[in-house]
Amino acid sequence: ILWNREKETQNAQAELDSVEAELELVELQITELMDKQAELTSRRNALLQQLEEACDAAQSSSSSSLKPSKADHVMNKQEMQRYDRRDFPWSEKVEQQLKDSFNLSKFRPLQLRAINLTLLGKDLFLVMPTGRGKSLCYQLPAVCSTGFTLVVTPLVSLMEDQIMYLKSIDVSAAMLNASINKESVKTVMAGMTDVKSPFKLLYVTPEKIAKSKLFMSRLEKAYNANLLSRIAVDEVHCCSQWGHDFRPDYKLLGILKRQFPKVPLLGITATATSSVLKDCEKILCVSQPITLTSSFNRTNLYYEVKNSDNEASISDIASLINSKYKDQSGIVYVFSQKDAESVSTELQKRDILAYPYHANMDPQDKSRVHHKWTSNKIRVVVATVAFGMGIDKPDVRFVIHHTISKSIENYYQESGRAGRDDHPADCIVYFGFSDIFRISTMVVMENTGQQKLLQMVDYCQNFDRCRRSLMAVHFDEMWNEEGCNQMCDTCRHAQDCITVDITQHARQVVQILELAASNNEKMTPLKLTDAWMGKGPAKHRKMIQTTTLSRLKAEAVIVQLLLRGYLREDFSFTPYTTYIYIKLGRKAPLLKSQAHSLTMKMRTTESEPAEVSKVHIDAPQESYNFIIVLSGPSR
Ligand SMILES: Nc1ncnc2c1ncn2[C@H]1C[C@H](O)[C@@H](COP(=O)(O)OP(=O)(O)OP(=O)(O)O)O1
Repeated sequence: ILWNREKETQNAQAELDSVEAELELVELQITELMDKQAELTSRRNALLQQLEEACDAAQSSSSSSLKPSKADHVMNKQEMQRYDRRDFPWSEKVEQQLKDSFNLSKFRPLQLRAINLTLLGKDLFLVMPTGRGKSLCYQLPAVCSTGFTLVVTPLVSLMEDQIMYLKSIDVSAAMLNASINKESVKTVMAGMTDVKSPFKLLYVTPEKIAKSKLFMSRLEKAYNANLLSRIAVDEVHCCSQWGHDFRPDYKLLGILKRQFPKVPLLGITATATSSVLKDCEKILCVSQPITLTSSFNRTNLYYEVKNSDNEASISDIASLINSKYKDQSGIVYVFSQKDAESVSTELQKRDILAYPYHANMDPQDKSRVHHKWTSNKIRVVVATVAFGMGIDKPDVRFVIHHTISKSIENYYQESGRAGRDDHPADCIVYFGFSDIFRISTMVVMENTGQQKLLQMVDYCQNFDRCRRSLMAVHFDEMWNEEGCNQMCDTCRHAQDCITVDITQHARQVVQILELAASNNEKMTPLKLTDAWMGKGPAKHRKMIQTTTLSRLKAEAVIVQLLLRGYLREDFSFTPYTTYIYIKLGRKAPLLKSQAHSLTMKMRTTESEPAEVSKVHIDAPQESYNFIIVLSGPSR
């Protein structure tokens, strides 16, 4: 009986192994099918767009009528272009105020259209990337209208910045929030119903509308006197629970449109998907607003990724700043406060006037650095992400990331501080192997932190796809190579990329990890790379194949294996720190099959002769006697 049981157990184990191997294969096929699906979806969208444009062209040639459409919230391109005209009754005044009050010479894309539509009395949602000039779309109509525009904005600091800016250009504006004293509140409340309109814009927090009956009654009086000319809801995505920044008081803003139905509403945001906007439409009680969406593609920015090697990268950054960017303004983003101090010191040693900026500096020092930089007294700020809000210097010619950002969305925002004046500017990120794990420990607590970080790593390690197209996915957009116009390193150097077979390399890495696991030992990323490169003490060597790859290449292979699920990160928490180890990923067993092969793209400019040779999987393998050094974590 015992013998039979043992046999049954063996059979079950054998079948389990085979089912698991089959499952792995199915998963691989699913991954491949999903890649195919993404490719086809992208092609389908391109074709749909092409067809839509053909339909638009046909429609406009059959009818040149400019009568407003019945359902103008779903206007086609040609119909929309009517609102870019400059022959509306207010056009002359709008042009004049643009120059005289705002000191601007021309409109940016979509600004004039939004201004004409809101002046026509349409309800409007405006989705535009940060820094593209959304504020002008309600500030300029405000100075061209009688009465005042009510602006609902979530942060008092943003409100104060706006008021300061408007004061500097002699546009009268007021605000109501919890920090305003009683006397000023009284003056503002009285001004709301004054026909002489002592202010053209009134900024309030959503709480004011949700909670102050007195304020609502003044608004009603202003409305009845035709003095409430427009309502602008800044950061409109805060209305929706589906958005990333829901604020309960925004949920009550529907009262505005219910009480003041004749007043046009303008909802503004830099980040909202169509489903979030649909939700906002319901919450704000606006019926079928027109949505204007501007592309997130910043065509004047050149995107580039460079390999990081701490010392060398600082010299590289310094020589760029001293040559290509001589006398120009820029930001160097770093990972930590310590890096901000050390990198700025290193740059100073190389004759660059660079100042650090981080959250732990006292507010006076922060504003001193900010001010010196804005007024061109210093050229470079070496900053953590604390240097962000309220940075609106137009002539930033370079944003260099000394360390990668924690997500593509963050990278887009941070690098987007370059070239706001629409002139060419460079966005360079230095990608370093160890940085992945530094950031990983920082984002480990965030739900999708790891996933987003790996997307950023993938952005850096992708050598055959346009950097813009990799970013576009995150904004529900499609920017193809044409939209890039060779303004990224992969499009510019497409021919410098080759496909290499890394199957054998992958097997070597897996073998090291298996051996480690069998010894109950943990491998940090650094230990794994060292072991693979044969850097451990000789006395510990035993039965491991080392690699002939350069360190940079070896790290690139490990990163690929992480990105594709052959390896994974494993975290261990102590009261003082978080350790990261590398373990086998769910796809690792696939490498057992001799039929399984793996390739990756590499830059030819970085490859060394005869390395990463197209190793044949059956090639005889050199064996080294080797043991992995498996002492404690490296950090
Ligand atoms: N037509 C224009 N020409 C040149 N500069 C412009 C134009 N319109 C706006 N700007 C400038 C003014 C500001 O310095 C800068 C950003 O404008 P702003 O209205 O603050 O952007 P925004 O509201 O889209 O950004 P955020 O999302 O950060 O609030 O652009």
